[in-house]
Amino acid sequence: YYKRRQKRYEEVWKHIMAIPGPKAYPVIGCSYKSFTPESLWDEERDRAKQFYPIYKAWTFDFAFVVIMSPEDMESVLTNQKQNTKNFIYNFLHSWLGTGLLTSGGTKWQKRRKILTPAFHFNILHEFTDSLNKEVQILVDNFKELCHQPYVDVTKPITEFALYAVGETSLGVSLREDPNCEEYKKAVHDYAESFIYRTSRPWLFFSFIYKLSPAYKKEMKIVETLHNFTTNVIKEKKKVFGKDVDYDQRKKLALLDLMLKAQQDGAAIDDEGIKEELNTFIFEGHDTTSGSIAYTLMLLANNKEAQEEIYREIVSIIGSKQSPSYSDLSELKYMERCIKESLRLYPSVPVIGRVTGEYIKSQSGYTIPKGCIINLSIYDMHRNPAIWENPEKFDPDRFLPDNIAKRHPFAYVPFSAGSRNCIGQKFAMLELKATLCGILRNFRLEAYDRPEHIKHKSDIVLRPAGEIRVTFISRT
Ligand code: HEM
Repeated sequence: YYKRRQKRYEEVWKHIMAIPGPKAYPVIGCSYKSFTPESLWDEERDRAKQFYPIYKAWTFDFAFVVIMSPEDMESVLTNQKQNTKNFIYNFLHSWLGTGLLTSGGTKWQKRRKILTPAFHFNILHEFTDSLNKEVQILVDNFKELCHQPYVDVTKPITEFALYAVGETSLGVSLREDPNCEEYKKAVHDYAESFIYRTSRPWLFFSFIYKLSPAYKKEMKIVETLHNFTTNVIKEKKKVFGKDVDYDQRKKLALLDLMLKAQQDGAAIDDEGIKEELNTFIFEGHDTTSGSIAYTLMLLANNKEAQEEIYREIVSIIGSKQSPSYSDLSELKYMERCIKESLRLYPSVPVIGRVTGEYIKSQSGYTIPKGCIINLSIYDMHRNPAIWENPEKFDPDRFLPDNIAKRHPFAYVPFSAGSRNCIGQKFAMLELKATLCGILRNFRLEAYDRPEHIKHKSDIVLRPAGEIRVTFISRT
C-alpha cells in the first residue's frame, strides 16, 4: 500500500522532500510527540519559530506544507485555483455538511451569492438594536458577578455570542430553547472529537474511523447538534411570512433570506438550509466569543488603552442609553484595539487548502499541485520579522501610516480574497457593541496575564483553561 502511494505521489513528494521540516519517521511521520490538544498546539508553535517562513510535516504519509509569510499567503489567497479546502475540512462534514465553510466549486459559488446580501450594510444597521439588548443582558450578568475576585469570561461571553447570532442573523430567540445547554456542550464536544481525529493519522481513513468508539461518540454529538438546528428551522417556518411582507423588504437576515430564496425556487433545499444554519451558528458565535474574551483580557492588562477607549466612548456616545450604528462606526481607537487583539489572537488561527496549481514560495521552494497546505495566520501575526516586538499589545500598529509600511497580506484575521470571512463586518459590529457596553459599566483589571494563557489545538483558537478578568463597577 505504502509503495503504491509512493509511486502515485512521486511527483508531489519529490518537491515536498526539499522543503525543510521536523524529523519524520516511517508510518508515524512527525506525530510521535503530541497527542493532547495542548501539546499539539505548543509543538506547532515551536515548529513555526524554527522553520519560518515555510515547513513541511508528515503525518503518516500525508505531507502538510505550512506557510507563514505574507508573500505566500498572497499567492494562495488571491488565486481562484487555490480555493479548494483540504481534506481535513471533510472531518467537519458530519456536522456542517457541505455548507459555505466546507464546500467548494460551483456549489460554494452559488451559495455565497445567495448568502452575501444577508450581511449588507442595511441588515447590519438593523442588527444594532438587537445586539445592544443582548449586550445589556450580558452587562447585567457581569454586575451580578463583579463582586468576585475574578470572572472567567469565556462562559458568559460564549452564551452571549450564541444568543446574539440567534437574535440577529436567525431572527430566533435561542435563550428560550430548552435544548440550548445541551447544544453548547455538544459544540464543545464536537471540537474535541475533531482534534482527536486530526491528531491520529490512522483515523484519517473513514473505514478505520467508522470502526472506532470515537466515531460512535461523534455520531451521538452530531445528533444533538442536528436536532437543535432542525428545531430552529421548524419553529422559524411556523412564523415565516406571518408578520412581515417579505416581498416588500429588499434585504433579509440570513434565515429569512434562505427561506425566501427556497420559496422563490433558488437552489437551496431543506438540507441546504440546515447545513448553512449549522455553519453560521458555529462560525457566528465560536469566533466572536473567543475574540471578545481575549480582547477583555488584553484591555485589563493594558490600562492606558482601556482608558483611551473609555474616553472615546464617552465623547461619542455621551449619556445616550446605547450606541447607534453610526456611533459604533466612529469608535476608531476601539477599532484599532480590536484589530490588534485579532492580530495576537486570531479566532481562526490556521486555514487549509489543497493547491490547484504549483506555487513558487517566497523562499524559493516549489509547492506542487495537489499538495495539502496550511496557512498559519497565528504564526504570521506573531512573527518578529514582520511585527516589531510581536508579543506587545500596540494598537498604533493599525494607524494608517503604519499599515502602509506593511505587506498587505501580513494581517489577515478574516482571511482574504474570494473565500474571506463573510461575517467580518457583523463580527466587528458585535465586538464594538459589546466592548462599548462592558467598558461603560466596568473598569477591567488584570487577573490572567497574556503570557500565562495556554492554548490547545481546536477548530478555532481556544484557551486550554479559563480567561480570568477582574471587573470593577464604574458606578
Ligand atoms: C472575530 C470573528 C471572526 C473571525 C476572526 C473569522 C475568521 C474567518 C476566517 C479566517 C475564515 C476563512 C476560513 C477558511 O478559509 O477556512 C472565515 C470564514 C467564514 N466565516 Fe468567519 N470569522 C469571524 C466571524 C464570523 C461571523 C460572525 C460569521 C457569521 C455570522 C462568520 C462566518 C463565516 C463563514 C460562513 C465563512 C466561510 C466563508 C466562505 O468560505 O465563503 N464568521 N472566517
